[in-house]
Amino acid sequence: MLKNKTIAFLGAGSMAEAMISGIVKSGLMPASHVIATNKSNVDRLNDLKNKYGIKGIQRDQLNMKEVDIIILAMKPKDIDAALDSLKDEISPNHVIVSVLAGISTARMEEGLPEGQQVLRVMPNTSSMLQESATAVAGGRYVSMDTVLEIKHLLSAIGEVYLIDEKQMDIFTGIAGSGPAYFYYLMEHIEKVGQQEGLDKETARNIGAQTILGAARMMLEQSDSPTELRKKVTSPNGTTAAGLEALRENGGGTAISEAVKSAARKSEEISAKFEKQLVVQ
Ligand SMILES: NC(=O)C1=CN([C@@H]2O[C@H](COP(=O)(O)OP(=O)(O)OC[C@H]3O[C@@H](n4cnc5c(N)ncnc54)[C@H](O)[C@@H]3O)[C@@H](O)[C@H]2O)C=CC1
Ligand SMILES: O=C(O)[C@@H]1CCC=N1
Repeated sequence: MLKNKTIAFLGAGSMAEAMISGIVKSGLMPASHVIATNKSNVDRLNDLKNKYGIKGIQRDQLNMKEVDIIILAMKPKDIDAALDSLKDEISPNHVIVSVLAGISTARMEEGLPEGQQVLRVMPNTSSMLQESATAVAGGRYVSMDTVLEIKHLLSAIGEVYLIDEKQMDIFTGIAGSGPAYFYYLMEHIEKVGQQEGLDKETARNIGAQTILGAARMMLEQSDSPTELRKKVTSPNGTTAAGLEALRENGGGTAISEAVKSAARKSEEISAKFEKQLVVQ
């Protein structure tokens, strides 16, 4: 019964805003049950209040008794300060959901009261339009009812995948960071389109529509990407020439390396924070 619950975001940056937008659009819970907090930027909170009709308050004014679900949405470097401030304020009923890249549920559980229900999720900024691909992994103490409740909440921002936490790094490399790869691709398409005589808006729109069409073909048909690619490629035609240039210029390798590098970075963040734990 999410309608009766209140969620508070600790952190009011890009990811929090994208999730707030999706949740409010979905109508899954009243906007007045969504609270955004940050440490001091009141203008940012007012902006979110005006845009989405939610509440916006500074972190130190948040009354945990009015909150059911706490979404951690600060940068990984700020996790310890956030957990320190939380641990004396929360009760066993609070559910803690983190969107932080590379911070494990074990790492969070260490900083919170014993037995606290913790989940680690990985959304992306397409949450803004309810088109995120979001991963969910539960911590040691989380109940199946809570996992399902959070999965339901996240369905407000797009498709949700329950995964093993070990898969979170590669999920982050593909889906958390992924929108940026497509925007980078679009930056190039827009630029070359303009260089070759299109106006910027037309180049932008045809590039985006082409990505959208290809994405829908992948989601709504059973053909593999290889089969779909072959259907576009006439022997000796324009696509064959384009693909040949992609191969010659390392297009496939570049895509694989982008995903692997992002996943590795997620692993590195985890390792860095686990190490701090051992040292303490
Ligand atoms: N931006 C993205 O596409 C995605 C980001 N993430 C994760 O989301 C988290 C936030 O990322 P962004 O929104 O891009 O960062 P951001 O820098 O835009 O926002 C971070 C916010 O946290 C606030 N903050 C820091 N400590 C706080 C505390 N103790 N209590 C309340 N607020 C606090 C800051 O004032 C700021 O408003 C990161 O950990 C990142 O790994 C996950 C998936 C995608
Ligand atoms: O760049 C980052 O670290 C965050 C996590 C996934 C997307 N943005």
